[in-house]
Amino acid sequence: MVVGGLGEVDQKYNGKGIRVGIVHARWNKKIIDNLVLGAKNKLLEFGVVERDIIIESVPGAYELPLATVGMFKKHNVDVVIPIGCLIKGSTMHFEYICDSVSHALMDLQFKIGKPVIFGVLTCLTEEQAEARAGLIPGVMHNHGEDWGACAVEMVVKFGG
Ligand SMILES: O=c1[nH]c(NC[C@H](O)[C@H](O)[C@H](O)CO)c([N+](=O)[O-])c(=O)[nH]1
Repeated sequence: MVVGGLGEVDQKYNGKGIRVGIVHARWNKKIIDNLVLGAKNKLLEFGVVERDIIIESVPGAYELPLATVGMFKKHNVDVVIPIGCLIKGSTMHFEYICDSVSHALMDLQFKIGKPVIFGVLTCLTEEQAEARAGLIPGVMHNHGEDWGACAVEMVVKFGG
């Protein structure tokens, strides 16, 4: 039994032959790096081979939707995991980026017909983000692992 995040992955799906794109923002590097590592390690655990995991970075979460399109076009992947970390500041900037990026990533799936995993943390504090990146021992877990498992399951079950 492989336990994912809130939901449980009821089995370890076979990721052999699946090509996965990970595109990550560069804001909040410590958190992002651990999320990416968690996703990558879970993909490898599920049998995705290293050469089929393509990783690119962009300046920030706002760039993730367009970069996701680029990953599908340029790297011929079966699924993309956009990874970002938005932390609430003193202005409305956070809300606007969270709202626009989440809607854009959701809509992309229907336009492209392939899975786009929602790997963007939208946190009110840095501590919330650290906990969800598995950086606080004993508090929550690395959500990147959930996203890796989700990516394989979605391609196995619904991939073209
Ligand atoms: O990835 C992030 N980008 C952020 N801003 C940059 C934005 O994503 C774009 O890169 C920038 O606006 C240029 O388009 C963030 N904040 O502003 O707080 C943030 O917390 N996380």
